[in-house]
Amino acid sequence: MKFFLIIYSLVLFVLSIGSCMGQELNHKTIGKKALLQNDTAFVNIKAFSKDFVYDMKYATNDNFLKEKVYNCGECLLRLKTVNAIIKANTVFIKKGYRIKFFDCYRPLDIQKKMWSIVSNPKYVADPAKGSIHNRGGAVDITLVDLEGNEVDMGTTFDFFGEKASHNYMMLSKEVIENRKLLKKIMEGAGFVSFDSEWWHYNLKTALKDKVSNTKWDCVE
Ligand SMILES: C[C@@H](N)C(=O)N[C@H](C)C(=O)O
Ligand SMILES: [Zn+2]
Repeated sequence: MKFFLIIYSLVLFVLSIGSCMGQELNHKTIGKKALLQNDTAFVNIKAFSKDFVYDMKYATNDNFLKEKVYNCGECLLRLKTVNAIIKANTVFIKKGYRIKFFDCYRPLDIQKKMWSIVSNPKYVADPAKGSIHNRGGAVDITLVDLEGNEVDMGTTFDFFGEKASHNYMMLSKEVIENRKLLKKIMEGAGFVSFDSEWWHYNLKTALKDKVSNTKWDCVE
């Protein structure tokens, strides 16, 4: 009897792995099951943590494209990116903040659309090379306090100008400290900052991952 139970469990385990395979970015199947796969699987971060805040700008008209280019505001990332950002958020929570997402994984077609509007690699990655967003390894984020108020980072998200740069210092002490805090904790969790945009962070190990153009399913 014990022998049959072990065989039955093994069969169930193998089937559950199979059901995750080949269904990248399917909202109904990705989630904790993806833990069975390697850490480059695309997953929906909501299946792993409830401690983030979302303002997915490209799922609204409130962005530099002046167009809603995502069907819904899901935040998909590779599992290793999710693990790293959860690590960073845990540190922020202890300090009285939480991460708010503006963008996560971005299909290559959307990158091309962005590049056709802003063809400047300081602000939009060239789709010929592919952005780390297209690889599921980049996040556009800010910090909010425990009441959900955004901390002052000196510019709005996607402000394409010198003032958004980490090197720009003609800002209040508070703004400089806020940017520094974001950078320090993100770097400690395995991300690298991007000089011209205070909100953009790349997972260090993401450059070797493949660019994707897959769109995700939206839940009604
Ligand atoms: C468009 C902006 N939010 C952004 O993510 N820019 C970087 C450089 C990118 O496109 O990878
Ligand atoms: Zn970005």
